[in-house]
Amino acid sequence: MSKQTTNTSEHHQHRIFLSDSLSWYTHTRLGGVLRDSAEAAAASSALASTGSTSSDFVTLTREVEWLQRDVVIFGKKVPQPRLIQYMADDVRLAYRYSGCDLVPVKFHPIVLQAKEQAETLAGVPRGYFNSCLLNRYRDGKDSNGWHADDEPLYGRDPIIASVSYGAARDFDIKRKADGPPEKARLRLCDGDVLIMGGAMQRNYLHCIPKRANSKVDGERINLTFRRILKPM
Ligand SMILES: O=C(O)CCC(=O)C(=O)O
Ligand SMILES: [Fe+2]
Repeated sequence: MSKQTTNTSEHHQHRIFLSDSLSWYTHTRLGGVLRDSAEAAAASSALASTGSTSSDFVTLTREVEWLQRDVVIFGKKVPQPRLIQYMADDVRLAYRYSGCDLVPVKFHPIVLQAKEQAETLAGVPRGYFNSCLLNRYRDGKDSNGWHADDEPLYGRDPIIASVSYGAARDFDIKRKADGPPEKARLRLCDGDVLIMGGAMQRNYLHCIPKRANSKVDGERINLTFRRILKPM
């Protein structure tokens, strides 16, 4: 796919496979930065695209039961700056997150379809991802603070696939404090699939920074597909 264009209608009609997209997409920005560091050579991250449509986005905003949860910051309960939901194959795949347990609901058909595309793009077998954390950023003030998805239940160096719908947002990456300073910024747009693999979670943090509402074109939904190795 050496001549892949960014024309929107084509972009939406084609499934772009990871091996093809490596040569052209924003991936080169991330790959470039991460590969410059010898230590990060094992971090294989890539950006590709599904055929996401705005109707999937609208259906997800309507049909998912979005939750507003509280988190404790400096001993104070505050509403999390985004809405979430959690879906999994099996209710036993609960996920402990910022001190609270998330009990999964069944996969929505659109999430299941995105999961299969993400599995193809990530080069993992069908059924590999058994859980999905959904985030909904209502506007630029909604955000996701610096973190790594490095919980032991995912095992060492997990493959995590993220699928984005709706408004484009920046996705920032930086080296954890114990390494040489290194950072990258990706712009995640509607239909983008970011595959995070290798040592990404072990060596790097990522976040969705807050932005002025005038700089953000409305709502965004992100699905992160993960494989839980052993239920809690
Ligand atoms: O919204 C995103 O793109 C990132 C979500 C994320 O990092 C997470 O759910 O762990
Ligand atoms: Fe994350």
